[in-house]
Amino acid sequence: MARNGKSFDDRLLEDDGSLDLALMVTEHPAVKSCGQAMLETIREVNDLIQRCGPWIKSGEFQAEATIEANKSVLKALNKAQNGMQKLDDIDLDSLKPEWGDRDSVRMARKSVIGCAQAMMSRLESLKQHLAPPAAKFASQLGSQRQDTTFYGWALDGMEVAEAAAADVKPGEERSERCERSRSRDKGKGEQRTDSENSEERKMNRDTPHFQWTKGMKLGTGRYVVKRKVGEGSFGRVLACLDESSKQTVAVKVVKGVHRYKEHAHAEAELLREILRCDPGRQSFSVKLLGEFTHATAHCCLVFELLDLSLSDFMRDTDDRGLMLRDIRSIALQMLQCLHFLSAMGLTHTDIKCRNAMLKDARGEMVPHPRKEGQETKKLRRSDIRVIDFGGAVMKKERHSKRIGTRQYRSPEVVLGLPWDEKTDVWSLGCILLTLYTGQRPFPVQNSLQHLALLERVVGELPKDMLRSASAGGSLPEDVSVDGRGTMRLHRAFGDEGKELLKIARPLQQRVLPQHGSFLRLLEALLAPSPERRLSAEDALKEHFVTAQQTE
Ligand SMILES: Nc1ncnc2c1ncn2[C@@H]1O[C@H](COP(=O)(O)OP(=O)(O)OP(=O)(O)O)[C@@H](O)[C@H]1O
Repeated sequence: MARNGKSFDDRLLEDDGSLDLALMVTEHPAVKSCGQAMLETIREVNDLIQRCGPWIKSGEFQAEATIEANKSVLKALNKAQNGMQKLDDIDLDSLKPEWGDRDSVRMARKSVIGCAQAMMSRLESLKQHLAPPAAKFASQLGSQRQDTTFYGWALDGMEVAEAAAADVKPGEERSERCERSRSRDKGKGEQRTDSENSEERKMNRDTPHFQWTKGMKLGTGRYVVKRKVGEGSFGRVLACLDESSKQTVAVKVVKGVHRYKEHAHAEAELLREILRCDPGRQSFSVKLLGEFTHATAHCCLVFELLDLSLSDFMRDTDDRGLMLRDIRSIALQMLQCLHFLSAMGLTHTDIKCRNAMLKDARGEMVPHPRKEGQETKKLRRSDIRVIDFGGAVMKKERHSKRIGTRQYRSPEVVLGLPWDEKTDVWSLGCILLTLYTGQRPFPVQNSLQHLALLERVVGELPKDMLRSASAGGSLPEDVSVDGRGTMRLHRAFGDEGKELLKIARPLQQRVLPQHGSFLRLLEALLAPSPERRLSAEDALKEHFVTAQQTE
């Protein structure tokens, strides 16, 4: 029995041979890799039990060691949870013959799951004992040594190790779609899962898109393909003539990946729910017209046809930025959308220029009001629709996994802290600043660069956020926070990243003095602390949104 009354089992975990057996009877890649990972984790967990057992029994904890051990526990839990999820995702109906027969795969999977469960129950027990003192020590250390600012470390005081591979390719935008499948979300861990299923994710990403030809018929022949209008990681979007309504619609043909189909069903379900709550079309969300399965078993979603995404529109106008009156109209619609979603308890989680589409992108070229000698397109109409609800999350389903597309992620998400609908508000701030300057404010390739750039552009990150992330073990890899609440970087950015920081200007210097009300809106949307960030509802009352702007 531990001093705090909660029992602690200090027996070491034993490898009863079931993992070895699992590794022998199947060649299934997910079972193999999880089995191997479990073997390694058993050693780590035993080491933790031996190290922490005496502290727990005596009730005597040493600050730094307890904080570190707590982080290791969270990391191991994360690893075990990822493994469980990977095993959970195995589709026993589509196995390659070389992986072994269905029964062997099923048996092997069962063995690995059994080990993972035993391990997780020990880790949970360790967590129960270590987390409270770790949190207490973290806050004590924090309050003893206050007041050191973060500025400076990013460029000067780095403990430089050669830059490791960036999280994404330069300039690439990527959204990590989290599980929406309700049953699977149950019992998910409290930690970020950045490395979750990376092999599988890569495999899914590499799965080819649906092959189409002009004139081919989809579904039972109702939809005739005219052209491709876009594609993302999950599907390809085709403009099709609907023979029944004689309208041209957009059909998103989802890749033939089991998990993506589930996301698509969840997206459709959610859009129907939004439509039910939104007879007056105040949500500015794309209208779902139908859902069907094509003969090739591809899942298809039918939407109203839209024109161009804001990112495509920007690209077509050479990234010069939009007229302020168009930005105002887009801000108003997007805020109304976010307010609507928030009232439904929904967070979109992937608000970005690619996911906001103009219904009609026609307009006329006019002299650019902010860039001498250049032109920009003044929109005839600036009606917007928000698309891609595949990653949207209801309040009760919020999870701690990474959400959204890197460049639009809020500070709380980058730090792995709990988030809510204000994370969408942050992303909208990024969109509006992009529309104004023509440049994305955070063109970062990894979380290190992101944290550094955040402080450059919007100011210091609140120390309490940094400390919570540190105590909870959710800081991005290679970042630490010392007792004074100062962030430390343990990996270099590379030349590109350093250049990015050097040229980054604070928000206030990016907006012209005559556009003060726009700056105030941006400052309110891009407040680093979600508590200080305005809600969409309150942002709708901001002067920039309510006033009639001219430029
Ligand atoms: N209703 C629509 N009308 C016209 N084009 C559309 C429509 N919906 C989507 N598109 C185009 O297809 C692209 C991909 O669509 P969508 O974002 O829904 O796919 P995805 O695979 O979920 O993308 P992501 O990788 O961003 O999650 C959009 O960026 C847009 O250019």
